[in-house]
Amino acid sequence: MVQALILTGFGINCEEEFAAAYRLAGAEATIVHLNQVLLGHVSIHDYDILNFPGGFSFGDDLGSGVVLANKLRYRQTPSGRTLLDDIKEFIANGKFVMGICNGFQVLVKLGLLPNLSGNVTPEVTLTHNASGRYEDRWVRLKVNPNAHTPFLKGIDTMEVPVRHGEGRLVISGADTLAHIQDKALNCLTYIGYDDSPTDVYPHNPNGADLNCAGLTDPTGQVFGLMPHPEAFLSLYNHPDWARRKRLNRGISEEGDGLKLFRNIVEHVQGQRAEAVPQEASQFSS
Ligand SMILES: NC(=O)CC[C@H](N)C(=O)O
Repeated sequence: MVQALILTGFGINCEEEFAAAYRLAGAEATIVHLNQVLLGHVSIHDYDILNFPGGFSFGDDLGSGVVLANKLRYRQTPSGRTLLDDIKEFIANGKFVMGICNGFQVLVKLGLLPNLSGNVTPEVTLTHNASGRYEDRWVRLKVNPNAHTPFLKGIDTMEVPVRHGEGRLVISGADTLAHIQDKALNCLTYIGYDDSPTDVYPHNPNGADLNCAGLTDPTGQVFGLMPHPEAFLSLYNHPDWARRKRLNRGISEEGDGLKLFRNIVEHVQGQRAEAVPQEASQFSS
């Protein structure tokens, strides 16, 4: 079975929803306190997908995600390495990392997203919403058709909730902006009712540059987004479900967010299926 490791602790609070998403998508999801990993009791290398959920890690002190990112970068594990060293190796081994909301903030503050340079240094930031307040609302997203990540395969648009105070992506520097666009790392965009990208509030709930709701790294293995796909797994999560069902009796009972988890689980299953014949042929030769 595909193994998803979901980190929790220190104010993270969306780990159960994250796990539910993976379970519905057919993976085995294990929720582990970050300390278990930092103390060397759990190894990320035993898993296929490493996940950073939403929440308020360290109370958003110093800026959302900053303290957790620093813990990953600087705190030594018993092996004498940092967890970031392990995460880099994990990615180099072809595995996947996903961050939602506070988890996305962690990946950005750490420099794993967008990671244009490959040096894992922060290149963009996520900061206070342009509205100056916490935003808790449903938004519509469009997938960048040139985005190169298995997480978003076959998805065009989706509707998902946001709930954040610091979701505004700021990209300073024309070069960084151009590189992100050239490589289509701005994989998710807030859209209006007409399906076109918009900076108009509240369709764009935070004033993000490029109207960007999510990023990938150049490998497509690291993916993060501000909205919460794990909060729309069933039609009944949507505030308008009753009307939708009345108007369309045949409507799918799956929420838009589930596809994203199915995508990555199926991708890992596909990789395994490809790897097996090779291994088998090694043994036979
Ligand atoms: N839902 C979340 O993960 C919130 C992230 C962060 N605490 C913020 O308010 O921006």
